[in-house]
Amino acid sequence: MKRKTIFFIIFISIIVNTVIIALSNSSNNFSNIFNNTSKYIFILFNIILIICFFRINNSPQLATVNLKNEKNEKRREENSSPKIGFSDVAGLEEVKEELGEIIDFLKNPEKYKAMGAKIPKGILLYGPPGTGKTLLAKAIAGETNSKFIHASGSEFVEKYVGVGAKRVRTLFEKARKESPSVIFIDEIDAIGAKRSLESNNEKDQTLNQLLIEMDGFNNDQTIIVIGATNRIDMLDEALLRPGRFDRNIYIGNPDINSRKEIFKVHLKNKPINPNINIEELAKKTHGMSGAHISNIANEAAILAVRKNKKIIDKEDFDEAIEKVIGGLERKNSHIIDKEKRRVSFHEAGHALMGKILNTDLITKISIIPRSQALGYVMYTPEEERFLITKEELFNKIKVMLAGRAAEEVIYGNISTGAKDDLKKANQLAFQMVCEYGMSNLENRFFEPTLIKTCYNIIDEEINKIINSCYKDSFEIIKSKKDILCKIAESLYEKESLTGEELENILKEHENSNNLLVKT
Ligand SMILES: Nc1ncnc2c1ncn2[C@@H]1O[C@H](COP(=O)(O)OP(=O)(O)OP(=O)(O)O)[C@@H](O)[C@H]1O
Ligand SMILES: [Zn+2]
Repeated sequence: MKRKTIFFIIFISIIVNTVIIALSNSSNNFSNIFNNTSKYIFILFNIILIICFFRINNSPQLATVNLKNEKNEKRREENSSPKIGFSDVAGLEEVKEELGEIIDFLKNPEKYKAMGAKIPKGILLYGPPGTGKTLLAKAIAGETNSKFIHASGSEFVEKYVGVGAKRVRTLFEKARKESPSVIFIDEIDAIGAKRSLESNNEKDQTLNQLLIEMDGFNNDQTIIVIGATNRIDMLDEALLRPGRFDRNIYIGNPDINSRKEIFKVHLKNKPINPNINIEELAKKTHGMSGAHISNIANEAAILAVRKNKKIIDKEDFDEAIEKVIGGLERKNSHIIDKEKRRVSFHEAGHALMGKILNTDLITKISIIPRSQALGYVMYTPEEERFLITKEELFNKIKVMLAGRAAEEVIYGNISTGAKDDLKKANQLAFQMVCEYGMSNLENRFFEPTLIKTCYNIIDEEINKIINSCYKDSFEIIKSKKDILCKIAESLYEKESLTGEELENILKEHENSNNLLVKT
């Protein structure tokens, strides 16, 4: 029964009870005539009342209220000084160093006040999701025994003018009361986005209030505001002015060493097989964020439990990595056989070209659909690279386009399966033209404003790069059609090949060719 209905019945019961009591008290006649009947009605409605009270106590809506309380409880816990320190944040050494002064200020504010030194008020952490921005903010509060006050930008986005601004005021009041404190505003772009010409009263008021609050607090208050965003380019410049968020720190995806450290943090309390090589895990998770790694560690543990094991093995990690890379397997998806064949050729094309041009090391090729992709090739770069040559970038684009080239070589037509490859290849070509000076325009760098005005010549250069790479890719694949077919056949049968299996197919093919030459 709905909560509203229960309340309605209670309401009616109380009214009937009251009327009966009132009537039986006020008129003797009434009490004489209806005495007996009213007694029963009185009892009946009281029973209904009791049942309703009982129902309401067990109603799911009430459980929601309890849940809400639980959430508030959690929030309250979060809003106290967290038990997280810098040792829980793996890697990010330079960032930690950069934050040293802020930590010192929060720990010894008097020292700075005595010198009349201006203290940074706001730090903006920006970069891709899951890289530890929230974790870092918590660690700052933890290291300095400050209150951690967490808010999300979206909480301030409201329909009614003034509500968001009021929430900002309340947030800062709380921080002042509980100082020393760290205010953390996640998704700050939700309130701090560039103001457009079209005025949005509510949004403008909220952002203005945030600016006022940040300008308002001074050295007497030991408060640091940390904002986090994935989109620094969206923020209103007013927010980045001195005295507001004037320290911007980029938090990128971790490099191989940091990934190793992050794995160590997340495997600390997990029983893992001693033969597991963390360095290898780090190698296999190239390009992933800390959140992905924490996810992998957890997923591997869950898989081990599911198999009733006492320790987590390498195979659990491998499975977890694959899961995280491609999203969950679409278990019940049946791609029709014709498509499966085409995907086999497409992925074989990528793998073969990767081998021929010797780009990144291939660890796996698969045609088992995962999230949006119908197949994939997994690579491991042999070492962390910071510099890539022009030739290597060209080769990367050729490998990206080789899936489509293989389809064209085999079927004489192309499909929609290369959408993601095209996107990546075009993005890389764009960078080569506009950022790396690797096109016919030579050593040029294009600022965003210049990109708009020079759009046509840039576009022409991107076109040239993509077209010449595709042509090369197509010719190479065409000349190696027989081995492409061998890889695709094997892939079609087994649905996935390891790097080693691919290597064996290539070697076998080479040997049989040599034999043919000899005979
Ligand atoms: N450097 C790191 N060391 C240890 N764990 C990390 C690190 N980076 C991320 N993690 C793990 O990933 C989880 C998510 O990270 P966090 O929420 O801090 O990311 P974020 O950058 O704030 O992401 P978003 O932008 O999506 O809010 C953390 O709780 C932690 O488990
Ligand atoms: Zn592809």
